Amino acid sequence: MGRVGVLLLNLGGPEQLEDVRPFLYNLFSDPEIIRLPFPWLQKPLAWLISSRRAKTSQENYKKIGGGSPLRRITEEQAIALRQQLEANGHNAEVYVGMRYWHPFTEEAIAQIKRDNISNLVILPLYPQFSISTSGSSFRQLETLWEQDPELQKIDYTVIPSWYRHSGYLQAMADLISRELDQCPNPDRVHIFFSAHGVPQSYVDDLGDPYQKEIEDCTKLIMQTLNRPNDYTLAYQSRVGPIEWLKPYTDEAIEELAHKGVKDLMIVPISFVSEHIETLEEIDIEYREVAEEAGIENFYRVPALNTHPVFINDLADLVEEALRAPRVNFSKVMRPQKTFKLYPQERWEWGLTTTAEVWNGRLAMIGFIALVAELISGHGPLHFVGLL
Ligand SMILES: C=CC1=C(C)c2cc3[nH]c(cc4nc(cc5[nH]c(cc1n2)c(C)c5CCC(=O)O)C(CCC(=O)O)=C4C)c(C)c3C=C
Ligand SMILES: [Fe+2]
Ligand SMILES: [Fe+2]
Repeated sequence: MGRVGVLLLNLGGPEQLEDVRPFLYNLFSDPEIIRLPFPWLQKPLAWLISSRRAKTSQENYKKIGGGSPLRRITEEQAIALRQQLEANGHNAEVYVGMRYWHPFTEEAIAQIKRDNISNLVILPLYPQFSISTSGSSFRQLETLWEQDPELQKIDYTVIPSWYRHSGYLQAMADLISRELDQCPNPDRVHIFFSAHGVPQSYVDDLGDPYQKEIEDCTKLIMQTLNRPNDYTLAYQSRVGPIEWLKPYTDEAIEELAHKGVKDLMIVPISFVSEHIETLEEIDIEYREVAEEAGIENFYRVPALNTHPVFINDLADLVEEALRAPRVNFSKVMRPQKTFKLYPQERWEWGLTTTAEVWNGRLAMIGFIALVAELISGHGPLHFVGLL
């Protein structure tokens, strides 16, 4: 085997407040995050949404110190993984490729080429697969591969999801156990798994396996934990007016409080590092919701970060992937069915009612974008030099 590399994929996060708007623009420019029938609409809409959301989002990042810790933690995980692989007798370089902020996936790929890596393991830092996360990164990599004959020489393999792996489950159970052992009445604590949500239509119309994998994952963690506590699974961080996976975390917390639960322990489940949605959304917003609803003791299990059992497990995953038959991009899941724009509407071609509604909406969006660009002096038309 030639030079081995591991590419860790993650979402990325703004490192300072000025990064928030361009970060959001990158995120909403991704067709796996907002699915539209016309590609030309993606960038103007991304610009509009990111401009509107930037201020609120910046306020949230201010509350956690002015930026996301995601880059620092992911780079620490990469170093720890390289050391663990070395301790196991494997000399491998570990790279970080973020989808929406630095270090971008393209930067990691350029370095992989410079380092003459010949065997590459592609490992998303999302334990469960979603079209909107690992799927989006795989799609981007597939495009890079198609365009670059040099990349096509690399013998690569992809790990689509890995939440069933025993080391991950043990590390999660260990973190929960440690937290429970510090509570005065551990058995009375209600364990509350909070996963990042996705729009319901991703599961119903695109066949995203995310919800099933999350449900499976919580059951496996509870089995590994082997404690008598009651538990709940709910979904956080919804964006926009459409329906997302239910139950929603805030509503589920209130419901439990109304049923008399007094001790609640939140376990973030779809992400392996601390980030805005653990540090701000759970620690600040949901704590407030819980306390107002009557929860007396609110606990939160930390994210895995560089937990040694977890890092050891990542090393196992890499070693197994190198021994196993290769998994290429065409074998990993992609949207199966035609997509719905809104839960009530199915797209049809021709002069249908849906088309007329959309013509109106698109004209309105285009008009608003143009006015906003003329007022602000920034936008896609300035970007391409038309204004
Ligand atoms: C498994 C985790 C995640 C899924 C699934 C996911 C889907 C998803 N997210 C958005 C919109 C936003 N996500 C934002 C930040 C963000 N998302 C995740 C993880 C998942 N997203 C993380 C780890 C982060 C935070 C990174 C950090 O800075 O620490 C944001 C920006 C923050 C904000 O303004 O709230 C948005 C917006 C959609 C629409 C989506 C599925 C379609
Ligand atoms: Fe997100
Ligand atoms: Fe969020």
